[in-house]
Amino acid sequence: MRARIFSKHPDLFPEKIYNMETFMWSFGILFSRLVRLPSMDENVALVPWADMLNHSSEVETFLDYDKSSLGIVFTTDRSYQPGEQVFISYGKKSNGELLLSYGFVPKEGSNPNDSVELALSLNKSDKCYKEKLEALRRYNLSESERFPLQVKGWPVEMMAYAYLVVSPPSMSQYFGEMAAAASNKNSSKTRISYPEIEEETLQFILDSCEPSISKYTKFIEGQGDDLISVNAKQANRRLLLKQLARDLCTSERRILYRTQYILRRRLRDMRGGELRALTLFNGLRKLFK
Ligand SMILES: C[S@@+](CC[C@H](N)C(=O)[O-])C[C@H]1O[C@@H](n2cnc3c(N)ncnc32)[C@H](O)[C@@H]1O
Repeated sequence: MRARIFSKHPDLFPEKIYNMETFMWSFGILFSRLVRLPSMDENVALVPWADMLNHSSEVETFLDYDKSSLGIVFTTDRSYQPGEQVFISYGKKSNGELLLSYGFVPKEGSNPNDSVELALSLNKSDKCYKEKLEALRRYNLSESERFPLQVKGWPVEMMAYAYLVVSPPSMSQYFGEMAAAASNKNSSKTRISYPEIEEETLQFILDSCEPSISKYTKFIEGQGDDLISVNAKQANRRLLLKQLARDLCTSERRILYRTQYILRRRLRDMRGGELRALTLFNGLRKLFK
């Protein structure tokens, strides 16, 4: 654009105004302020008073053009007292998405839509590696996939993928069914379940959280003042960016910790159940000896 238009017409586009810095500023302003109006074919608009509203993940709000009053109407799910801050929802977005689009990270634990991706991979030394990979490829999946975790749980697709990773050769007849469920392309969309490998599957997901947790911890704890800043403005900006990165990592690690907590509890219940059944069985055996 600069070579094709701006530099050819310096009188219309003086470099002092049309430069990279001002472009980035305008881009940021536009994308952090524009709103989508459903009743105007989802067209986007700048709405001067509405762009003063900050985001909260706890409110459900609607902003739209109202044909009868020929104006923009803002509807909230609660009443407000004079002087109280009114919030809008920028959408059900994760903290990472909010940081990328709007430049902030919500307070820790305040965003129920926050999510983090967990990578699961086939084990290269698995006897059935080739068969499993073939099954995955049939559904456009590969030997390593990422799934979104939230504090409230994980997707059924991730459980299906994990079943496939841990399943023994004796379960090869189910590989296709597992891959289909992992890709969410199984027509019935039913939750698949294999009780015989449930425990191993949960343990596999639990172990897969570890490398991500250590990476986050290393990043959060290892952030010293290593960068030399040219001036105070630059130093402040770096500090702000570092703090945002730290906040994001802390919120994503929190979801991984929560996932591990749920998994550990389930495993403990399962193992406790198995132990009770074994004790009962041994007791009965002694009784009938
Ligand atoms: C549409 S504007 C909202 C009004 C803005 N606070 C202002 O004073 O002009 C969007 C920007 O507000 C800030 N913002 C909105 N919600 C926020 C929140 N919950 N926490 C921190 N900053 C927020 C972010 O900088 C975002 O890019």
